[in-house]
Amino acid sequence: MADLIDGKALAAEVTGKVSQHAADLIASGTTPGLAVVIVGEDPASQVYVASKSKRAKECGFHSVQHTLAEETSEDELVALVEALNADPAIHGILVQLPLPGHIDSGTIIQTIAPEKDVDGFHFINVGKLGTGELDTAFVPCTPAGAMLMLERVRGRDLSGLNAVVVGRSNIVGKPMANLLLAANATVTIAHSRTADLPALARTADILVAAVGRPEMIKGDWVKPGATVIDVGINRVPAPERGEGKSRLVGDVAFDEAAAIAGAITPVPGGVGPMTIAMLMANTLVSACRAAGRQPPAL
Ligand SMILES: NC(=O)C1=CN([C@@H]2O[C@H](COP(=O)(O)OP(=O)(O)OC[C@H]3O[C@@H](n4cnc5c(N)ncnc54)[C@H](OP(=O)(O)O)[C@@H]3O)[C@@H](O)[C@H]2O)C=CC1
Ligand SMILES: Nc1nc(=O)c2c([nH]1)NC[C@@H]1CN(c3ccc(C(=O)N[C@@H](CCC(=O)O)C(=O)O)cc3)C=[N+]21
Repeated sequence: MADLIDGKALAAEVTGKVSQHAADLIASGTTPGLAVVIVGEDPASQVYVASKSKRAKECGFHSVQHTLAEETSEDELVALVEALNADPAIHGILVQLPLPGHIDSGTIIQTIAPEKDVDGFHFINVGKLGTGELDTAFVPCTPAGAMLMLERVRGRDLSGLNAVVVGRSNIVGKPMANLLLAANATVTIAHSRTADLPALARTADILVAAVGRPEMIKGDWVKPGATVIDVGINRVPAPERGEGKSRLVGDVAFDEAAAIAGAITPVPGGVGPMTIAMLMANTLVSACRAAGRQPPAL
């Protein structure tokens, strides 16, 4: 049976360190500030945004949330982001995705000042990650959190290990592949056009699932002893819990995979909580940079 990589516990460790460093920074006159912007009323997004704001307050941050109506125009959202860019009390700006269809998310992301882009989605930060300028970049929170989990099992240097990342989104798959490469893994990125995914997955010492398809990755796709990182968050019906109830599952068929893997992340309680912890860490780093202080190693 695989070891469980406890994202909730590791996230608590990270936010504990963030809170300590934040207290030092606050004592020296800079309070880290995070602004979270959400447009529209998607209930799942509301839940995530609320937990981001809550965690920021627990870390001692100045935390502001802007909840805008679904009908908000792209120009109005651009104007809000520009105001946050200019606000010295704000060190991190997160605009919750997806945005309503009439707003171009690319335009909004590129409007965020790169030095406040704690999601790491701006071209400048994507480019810095790609070229290894990690001292001044922001790394996207989900892959950064997944790497910390992996580090607990495999250490920092992944030399000689094969990593397969299933999914090539800009938010998860591609930055994850870049981080694995930076850690010396031999990386393959798989997607919906990949031939014989089960066979490819079986070559992976490190298997990362970021697909968005509930329990797609089966136990017999997993190499014995592999480390499995399940990024997927899928809400599926759970009639056994009562009428209209649902539960969260990952992109990996957990029970099957856990019987074969060496270590595995659960859903919930895996990568999800780490994402929020890394958002706090990125905001702290941003505030340290703004204050001309060396950001702590977390
Ligand atoms: N834990 C967390 O904090 C976070 C979790 N998530 C979760 O992670 C998952 C992925 O998110 P995200 O990257 O944004 O999703 P996207 O929908 O943007 O990307 C999904 C990727 O999976 C690939 N894919 C789809 N179907 C298949 C298939 N049958 N076989 C192989 N590859 C396939 C797609 O391939 P192609 O490019 O060819 O279409 C695409 O590259 C979701 O469950 C999401 O909820 C996301 C962000 C944060
Ligand atoms: N600009 C932007 N940045 C993001 O980082 C971003 C985003 N938009 N849009 C949506 C996705 C998704 N995401 C999650 C964060 C935490 C959990 C999380 O904490 N999940 C808990 C469960 C929460 C629950 O019960 O619903 C867990 O896995 O244990 C999940 C998903 C961040 N995202």
